[in-house]
Amino acid sequence: MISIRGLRFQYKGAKRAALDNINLDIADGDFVGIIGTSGAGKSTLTYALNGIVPHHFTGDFYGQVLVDGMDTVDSSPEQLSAKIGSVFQDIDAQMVASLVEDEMAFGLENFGVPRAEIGGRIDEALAMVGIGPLRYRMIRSLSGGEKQKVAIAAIVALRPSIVLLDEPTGELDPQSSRHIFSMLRELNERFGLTIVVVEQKIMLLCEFVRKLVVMEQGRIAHAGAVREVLAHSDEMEAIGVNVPRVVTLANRLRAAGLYDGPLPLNIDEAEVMLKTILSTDYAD
Ligand SMILES: Nc1ncnc2c1ncn2[C@@H]1O[C@H](COP(=O)(O)OP(=O)(O)OP(=O)(O)O)[C@@H](O)[C@H]1O
Repeated sequence: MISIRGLRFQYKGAKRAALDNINLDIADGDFVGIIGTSGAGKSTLTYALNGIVPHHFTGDFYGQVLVDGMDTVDSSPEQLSAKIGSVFQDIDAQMVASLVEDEMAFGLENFGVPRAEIGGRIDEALAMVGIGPLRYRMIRSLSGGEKQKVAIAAIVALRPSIVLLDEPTGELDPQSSRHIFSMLRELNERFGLTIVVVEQKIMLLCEFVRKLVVMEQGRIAHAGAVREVLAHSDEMEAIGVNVPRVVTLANRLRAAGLYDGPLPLNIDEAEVMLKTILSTDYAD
């Protein structure tokens, strides 16, 4: 469980706060996507969750962030990493070993996991992420999507309850991006991990996450279930966040009084919506 109350953070020397009056709860087992334009504060919010803010970046910090009951100000990022595992944007910089197995063992050793347990923990995490066959591969021989999965498996091996990812598909093509999100859904639904992901690709978020947080200039502009948030598509477009065209179409049809059913998030659902609307022409 994550609970953020009245959070404000201003980097030292910055003219304005990177985070301003943030209030947010994330329940255990939730799958949350964070979206917003460049500079909106998405990465800073992830730093506030894993303790990098305020421990590694100096600045003015107000408010409270609790991660599974641990106050991020009173706990070190190392202590917090037992609860919340972070996969950063630059995974190449995060990886230290040449071999997949060694990369995973490195994190576990650092975490103080007894040697006898390490092999089993690596097996478990590779299976959860669905990349068992990559265990003995050289990391430099992997595709971008495979590397991303290894980075995620290395974090999952530490058995956090929350996995936090900052743009995990930034470098990936559409198909590999979907693979990453399918895998995150599996971790969420099958293994109960709470997933919090910063992502620019709105279609992926609409398809996979349950809740959306939209950020604008350090604040939360909207937060809630995906369809609830997308009902505000005009406001999202106004702050520079593109929404799927099917959503804009549905919201306009709603505003015109032509439709009051559920918001479609993809072409199939849009087809159902249009059939519902058009069928009224033929009703007696
Ligand atoms: N180390 C820093 N020192 C001073 N200001 C910073 C620092 N890092 C970020 N900022 C500022 O804080 C604000 C929020 O930045 P942040 O990186 O969190 O946004 P973002 O939404 O993740 O952007 P992007 O999508 O471009 O990564 C921006 O105005 C940025 O210039």
